Amino acid sequence: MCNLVLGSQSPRRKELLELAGYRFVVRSSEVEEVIEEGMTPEEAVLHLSQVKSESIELLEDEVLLTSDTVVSVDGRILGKPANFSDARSYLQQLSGRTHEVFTGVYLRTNEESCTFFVQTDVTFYDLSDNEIEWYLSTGEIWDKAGAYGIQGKGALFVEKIDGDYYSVVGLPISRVSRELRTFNVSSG
Ligand SMILES: Cc1cn([C@H]2C[C@H](O)[C@@H](COP(=O)(O)OP(=O)(O)OP(=O)(O)O)O2)c(=O)[nH]c1=O
Repeated sequence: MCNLVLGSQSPRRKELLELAGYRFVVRSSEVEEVIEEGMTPEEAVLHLSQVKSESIELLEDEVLLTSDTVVSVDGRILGKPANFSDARSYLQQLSGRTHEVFTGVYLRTNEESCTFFVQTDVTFYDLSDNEIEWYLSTGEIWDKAGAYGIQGKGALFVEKIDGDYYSVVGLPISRVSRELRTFNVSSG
């Protein structure tokens, strides 16, 4: 049996692991999340998950889980908005369209690693300017890829979703649990 370490500051990732019954400790470090020019969203989430992983030290019997989520529309990658103007632009780009949410996961011990990503397609209704301005005032836009939270008032924009809801929230928990078994980690 290995001890699980969550390398994340995201309250959602912690909650999802707890809901699934895992016992774990949180150990995270600040890394600068840089997406290089020309990277696909898949490459970006795998790369950032690995960068986060490599910034954290592990003991012999530990398994580290790190993850990254981005939104992609028309091949453009939307990360977290830096300001209201970014957030407004992101929501305008998502309005009335289908976008993809990619979550990458990196699992490793000091000896071995495993990485994968999960794609979920989310379709938004048309958003009016008033709706967008209202959403900007809710405070939900910060710290979320694409400037919305499907688990909050952002749910009101979603016409349909194809894929894993939990992956959109930040962690594809069912796939994660299957991969964790290969590292001898199971939920309680
Ligand atoms: C699209 C979407 C994203 N998100 C969140 C999930 C991620 O936490 C966040 C994207 O930022 P990330 O960089 O993936 O994660 P983080 O900075 O929150 O945490 P850490 O790097 O320490 O693990 O956006 C939602 O909560 N709801 C949503 O609907």
